[in-house]
Amino acid sequence: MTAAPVLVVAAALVDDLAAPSALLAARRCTPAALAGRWEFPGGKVEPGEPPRDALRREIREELGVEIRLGAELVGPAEGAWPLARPYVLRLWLAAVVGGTPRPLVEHDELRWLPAGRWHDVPWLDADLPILTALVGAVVPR
Ligand SMILES: Nc1nc2c([nH]c(=O)n2[C@H]2C[C@H](O)[C@@H](COP(=O)(O)OP(=O)(O)OP(=O)(O)O)O2)c(=O)[nH]1
Repeated sequence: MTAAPVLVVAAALVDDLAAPSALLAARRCTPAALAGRWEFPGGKVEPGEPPRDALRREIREELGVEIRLGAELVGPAEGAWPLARPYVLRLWLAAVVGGTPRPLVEHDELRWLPAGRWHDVPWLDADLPILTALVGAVVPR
């Protein structure tokens, strides 16, 4: 039997929602199997919690900032992006509206990747197709 999907929500934090240039990547320090790989900050949705509320909560907990959500990057699996089972990811563009992001939990480094350099860190494997779709969706060519 296949386990039910577990929804993870994450933010593609950009410097400017109207004209994204820099993207914030977060380096995981836990668990050991994922340590050193980079990801979109976010986390699991709690039972009964609206996904957008979960995302604002996770970003507050992980980075200590308030965000404004932009468009969702809709994935191929009922709107979500497949991760390692049982996880699936929904991703929204977002901008910081209060505070300065800091790696408070789960991450040991944050980096603003400039335009054209969004692939320059070792992302989690499952994030690579998502990142490619994101580049195609938001970066002017
Ligand atoms: N946040 C996040 N998780 C991702 C990404 N890509 C990816 O494969 N994952 C995986 C890593 C984890 O195995 C899984 C769940 O994410 P998480 O560990 O951030 O969830 P969480 O903050 O709620 O974790 P916890 O408090 O329960 O420990 O999703 C991504 O870009 N962002």
